[in-house]
Amino acid sequence: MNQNIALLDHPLIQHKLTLLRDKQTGSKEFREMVSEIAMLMCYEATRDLPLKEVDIETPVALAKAKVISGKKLAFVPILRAGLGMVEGVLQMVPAAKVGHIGLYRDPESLHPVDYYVKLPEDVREREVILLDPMLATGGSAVEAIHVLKRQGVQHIKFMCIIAAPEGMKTLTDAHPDVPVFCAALDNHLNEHGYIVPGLGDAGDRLFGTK
Ligand SMILES: O=P(O)(O)OC[C@H]1O[C@H](OP(=O)(O)OP(=O)(O)O)[C@H](O)[C@@H]1O
Ligand SMILES: O=c1cc[nH]c(=O)[nH]1
Ligand SMILES: [Mg+2]
Repeated sequence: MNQNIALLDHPLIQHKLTLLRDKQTGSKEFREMVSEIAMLMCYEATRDLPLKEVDIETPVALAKAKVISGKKLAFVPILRAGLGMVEGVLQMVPAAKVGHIGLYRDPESLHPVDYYVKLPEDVREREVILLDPMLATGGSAVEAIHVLKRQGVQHIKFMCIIAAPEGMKTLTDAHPDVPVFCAALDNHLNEHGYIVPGLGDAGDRLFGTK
């Protein structure tokens, strides 16, 4: 597999993903699982954050200890479904800022349509982790990364829960500098652009809109 792609198939993630995929799982549990998976994935996606040494005093002795240094983080969910991942990642990095990119996929052309962008003012000085549970054709992720790059963001990671091989190729061809973290690489896209086996429409299942 491309060295820029990390498949995060930890047993806890796989177990929760099975619950997500199950069509019997209702919105409440679906939301909880998306959030918990995002939290576990965030642990891996932030593994390379730089550390620096500081001097502290424990109740017992002076000590040298490590804190995160360097670039600060921003999480940017792609609306709507990416919103489901925000709570989980913020549990890992509560000080991160959160931007939003609104895109929906036109059901006929499957092309992404932009409708909202609001990013932290200092976003170009931050590392951005872009969040969307589904990478299908790749159109939405490719477009969202263009939006971030046009704002001057230089360090971007993309985190999704399920990817289709077609979308993974499109994304890594268009943005080879962006590391991708996913929990599962599924089989293919069907004629409607849905991931097979996938989990259906992530936004609708999160928000109960269908
Ligand atoms: O890789 P792609 O082919 O672009 O498809 C993936 C996109 O489709 C879904 O969003 P959708 O358009 O359903 O919008 P929603 O999140 O508002 O439901 C999903 O959350 C991704 O953003
Ligand atoms: O399978 C898919 C494809 C795109 N968007 C979804 O929510 N699910
Ligand atoms: Mg949707």
